[in-house]
Amino acid sequence: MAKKEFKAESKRLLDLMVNSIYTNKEIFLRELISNASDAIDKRYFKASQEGQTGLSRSDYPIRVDRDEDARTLTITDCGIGMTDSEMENNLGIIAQSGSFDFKTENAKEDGTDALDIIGQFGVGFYSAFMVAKKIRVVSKAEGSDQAYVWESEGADGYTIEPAERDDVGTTITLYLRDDTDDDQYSDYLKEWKLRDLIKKYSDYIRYPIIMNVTKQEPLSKEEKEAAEADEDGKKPEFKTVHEDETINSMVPIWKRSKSDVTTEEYNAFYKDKFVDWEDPQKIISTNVEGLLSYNALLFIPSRVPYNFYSKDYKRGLQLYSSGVLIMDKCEDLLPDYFGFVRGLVDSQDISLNISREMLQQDRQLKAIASRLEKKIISELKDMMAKDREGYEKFFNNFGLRLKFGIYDNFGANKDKLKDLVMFYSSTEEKPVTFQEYVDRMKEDQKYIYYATGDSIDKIKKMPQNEMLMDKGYEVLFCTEEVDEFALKVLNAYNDKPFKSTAEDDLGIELSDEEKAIREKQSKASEGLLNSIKDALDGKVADVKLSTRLKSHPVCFSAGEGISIEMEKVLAEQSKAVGQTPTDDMKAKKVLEINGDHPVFAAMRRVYEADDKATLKDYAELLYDQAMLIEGMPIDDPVDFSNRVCRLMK
Ligand SMILES: Nc1ncnc2c1ncn2[C@@H]1O[C@H](COP(=O)(O)OP(=O)(O)OP(=O)(O)O)[C@@H](O)[C@H]1O
Repeated sequence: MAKKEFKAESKRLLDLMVNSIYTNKEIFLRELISNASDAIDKRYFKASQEGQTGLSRSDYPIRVDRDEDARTLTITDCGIGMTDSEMENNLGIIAQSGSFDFKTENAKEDGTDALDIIGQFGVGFYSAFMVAKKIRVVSKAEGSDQAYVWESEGADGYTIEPAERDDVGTTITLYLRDDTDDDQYSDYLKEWKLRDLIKKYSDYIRYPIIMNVTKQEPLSKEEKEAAEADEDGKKPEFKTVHEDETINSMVPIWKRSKSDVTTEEYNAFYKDKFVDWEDPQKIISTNVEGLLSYNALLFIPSRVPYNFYSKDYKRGLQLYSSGVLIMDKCEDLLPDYFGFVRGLVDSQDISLNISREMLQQDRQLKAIASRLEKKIISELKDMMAKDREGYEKFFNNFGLRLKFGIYDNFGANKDKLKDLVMFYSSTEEKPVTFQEYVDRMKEDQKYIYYATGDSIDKIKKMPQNEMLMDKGYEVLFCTEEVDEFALKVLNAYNDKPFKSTAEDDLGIELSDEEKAIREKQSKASEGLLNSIKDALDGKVADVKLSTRLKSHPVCFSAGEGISIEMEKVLAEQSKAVGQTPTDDMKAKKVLEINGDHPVFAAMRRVYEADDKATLKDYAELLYDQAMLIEGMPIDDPVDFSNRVCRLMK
């Protein structure tokens, strides 16, 4: 049976091309300028192959001209041009890419590309129909004497006829559509708009993109004398001039050799491109060659973007392919916890989809992202080692994000991040790393101790930490909500488990003498402690004599699992979603009482006098004090006040 070829309904296909592929009409200019750049590339490539040297890229400009009255926009290049049959093939057959063919035909012997052509799908040209009701292409191919004109109003087809044109190259004229309520096509005739679009998408096209622009220039002395004065007798200071200007930067800063670019240039680029008024804290420039080649230029801002910790903040790097902007914020290039990094990646090796708005497969992207992540980590470690002050500043800005990174995804990334986080140390009185803590640990110390609280000052005053600090143990202060959750996910650092100073068992061996005293005290107080527990009627899991309190009468500790600080955070989170915390979201509170405190002696007297009512008052008061020390609301403030009054009488 004879095989038949597929046919396409060309009108419908063109309609699909124009209306369904792109989400953004403005990209038509990017496509036409990229085509012009490809055409010049081909001519430049041929010329250099034929041994014509001494040519410079600046000899091959691309012009963008606008005529507001005629509503036309014209893009002119001095590229390789098209013959009538090339016009037929390339502009008459959808998805036929002369550029792709040229690239394939001229590939190097090893199959790699000899030239960096942008076009590959054979559809970009038609995007111009999104804004134009008619397109006219006049072109003269290199080596041909005859020029041709291709004209089309879209779906109805096209014509090709001989035309006049002196030089080799192509001129594309767009007759813009009429404005509608939704689309102001006239904007594409405005100088500011065209300048914006060229800067945004085509800034790094290698050839000068020239536009005739309007400028205000100061008048010379002679011109001022000759000028007419206005009604108030004032002479003008400026005159309007029209002149050609190269709009694009051409050579991207990241393609220049690092040694040729000054820090000031990088800083200026960062501030301009990523809209910041401060220089970045760190610049990371990397150029990778090999199976997957790319350039990346990354910046760590000096301050936290105003919306960084809100949902509105969009992370991501700009993604360029062959100098053309593909995506403004490519999220996949950065993990969440490095979302503060700004910058861009330029790679020829990523597979684009037909609209050039997305990537076809993310294998290459994933590979780039993983290498960038490693690079960022090593640069941060380097900063920590060589510029501690700088690192502390960085950590103050973005450390919270890193701690979230440890906690997120059930700790999937904790090992990458654990050496980048710091906590304030009780002994050093500044932020320290886990490694530094472990290096300083006492010989018999089994745990890395941490204390939680709202602020450093508050933690310093917390009764729970008294004994540890007194004995010279280093304690890490956790002042952010996420801190303890991150430590719980980490569980241990270098085999040293983390332990909260609020846990009832601190794992510190008491001396024999201390043990004997405690045991004696406990025995003697058993009845009293039980009565206090009964008086509290199930509010605490246990009441015991404390081994950690020195000057304070009372505090809470908790068994393993949910700590009191975590209970607070979970309660807040439940409240935010209108739920009441369940029992498993609460800490098992232990009321610890200082057996050496006069308050305990007072309780003993009441207990021995069998004054149950006063003992209950005292027990409830101690409980409420412990709640207040933790920064938690007391159950019944009126009851509390009445008890204090009874005591004062
Ligand atoms: N200014 C130009 N000068 C010379 N040839 C051109 C020009 N513009 C387009 N062409 C030819 O027309 C072909 C089709 O262009 P089109 O923009 O539709 O696709 P493409 O650039 O090949 O691929 P892509 O869809 O990836 O942009 C090009 O491959 C090229 O051969």
